[in-house]
Amino acid sequence: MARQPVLSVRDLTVIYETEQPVTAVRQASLELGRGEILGLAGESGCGKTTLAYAINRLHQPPARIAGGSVIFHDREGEDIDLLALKDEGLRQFRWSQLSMVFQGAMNSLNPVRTIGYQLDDTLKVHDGSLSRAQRKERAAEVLTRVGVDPVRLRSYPHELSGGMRQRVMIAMAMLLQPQIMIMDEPTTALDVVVQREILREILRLRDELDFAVIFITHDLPLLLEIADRIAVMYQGEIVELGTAQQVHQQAQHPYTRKLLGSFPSLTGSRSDFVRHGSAQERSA
Ligand SMILES: Nc1ncnc2c1ncn2[C@@H]1O[C@H](COP(=O)(O)OP(=O)(O)OP(=O)(O)O)[C@@H](O)[C@H]1O
Repeated sequence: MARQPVLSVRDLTVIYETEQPVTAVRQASLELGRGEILGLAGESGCGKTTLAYAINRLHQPPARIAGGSVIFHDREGEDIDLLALKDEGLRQFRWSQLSMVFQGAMNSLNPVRTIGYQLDDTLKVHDGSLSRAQRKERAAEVLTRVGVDPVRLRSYPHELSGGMRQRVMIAMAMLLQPQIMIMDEPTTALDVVVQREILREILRLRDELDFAVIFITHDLPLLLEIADRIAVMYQGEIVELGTAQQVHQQAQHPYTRKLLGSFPSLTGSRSDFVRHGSAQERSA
């Protein structure tokens, strides 16, 4: 891989210790490059969300990481073993280095606080050195980046549309300029036009700010458009990992071929309407 790695996941295994234990992620390995968009696809229940939570140590019992390693490679050249981080280290790491946006994340905004208050609070908790004016400026800037007018800082969540609230959550995830963003079905609850707009924005921001994205979705055609590389999960294992083009044209695993075949649209020529204008145009 030409890019410097920002995250290395090796042989990660996650088990739900229920009466009949379920190995939801089995020896998953992947490397995420700096500024790369890595798509993670696979049918419902294959382990995508479990993998995402475990990478960020957000998994809850009965889930248990039974093996493997997750290493974050800092810009400064330091390697951080995420599975060894203790509470305070983890708290500092999350949001500032690696942030997450979940499906329906828009509903996790606090209904009784303004958008401005919630952005300000996150900044205050993570960066005590900023003045009130600097925090306000940063909050306005980050909203502008995701296409929300900063006057909305004064709005309450219920005053915004679903698409706008999801943009606010993406702004929140970008607030501390993390090096990695994990997005788990971030736009599936939204209508297609809004989805496209938000995705375009994410691509543009990636080009501008060079953060890496792990983008999780069932929507393989979408990943073929936006991702640099795609990992396909099947029953807890990563069975395919390649460039979007390799996955589309030379899928190795029978499950990937089956998955591709289940999207009739893939037999037609997909236009570049999302990628259009991106610095990462697929050239080959
Ligand atoms: N709390 C839990 N207890 C026991 N098993 C669980 C729990 N949560 C998830 N699982 C199991 O782990 C496996 C992986 O689930 P996971 O939610 O990670 O899949 P997914 O690919 O993200 O699915 P979806 O696309 O529907 O979100 C599934 O077999 C699921 O039934």
